[in-house]
Amino acid sequence: MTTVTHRRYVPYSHAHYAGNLVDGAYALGLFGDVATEVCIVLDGDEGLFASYSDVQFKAPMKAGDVLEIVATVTRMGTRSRTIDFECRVVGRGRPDRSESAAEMLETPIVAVTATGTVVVPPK
Ligand SMILES: C/C=C/C(=O)SCCNC(=O)CCNC(=O)[C@H](O)C(C)(C)COP(=O)(O)OP(=O)(O)OC[C@H]1O[C@@H](n2cnc3c(N)ncnc32)[C@H](O)[C@@H]1OP(=O)(O)O
Repeated sequence: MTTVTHRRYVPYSHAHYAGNLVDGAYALGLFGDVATEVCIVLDGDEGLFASYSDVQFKAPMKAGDVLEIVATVTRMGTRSRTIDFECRVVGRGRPDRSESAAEMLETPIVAVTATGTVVVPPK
């Protein structure tokens, strides 16, 4: 089973809503980037995202978060690859301590999950 993991800091300039929340589509952009690496690893091509069959927003993501984005290939078709995605918050700011205080979380917070399909060119 192929798994690719990215880590990303959420800049404060990417905050969109009250409480420094980012928009839900932010996670889809991150899933596209990790899916691109999956396609490069498996097929030597960046591939194209064809569809999402499920997207679940389970907890907010905020500016200052450190995110871990995991893509796991669950099915290999002829040209299609089905992928399960999970975006977890693994670090977060602690503005209650000081403006720049932050910590890595003992238990990651699962923020967004999805299932999607990418398509690669014929061999
Ligand atoms: C890695 C991330 C990249 C991005 O984010 S790129 C930006 C967003 N994506 C795009 O702009 C893509 C736009 N869409 C397209 O260009 C085309 O649309 C596709 C290339 C995705 C597919 O078109 P075609 O190559 O003509 O597809 P087919 O020959 O009919 O099928 C080939 C395989 O792809 C599966 N498939 C096609 N469409 C979908 C779909 N919408 N959802 C799930 N699977 C799909 C089929 O079943 C089959 O699979 P089987 O080769 O394994 O038998």
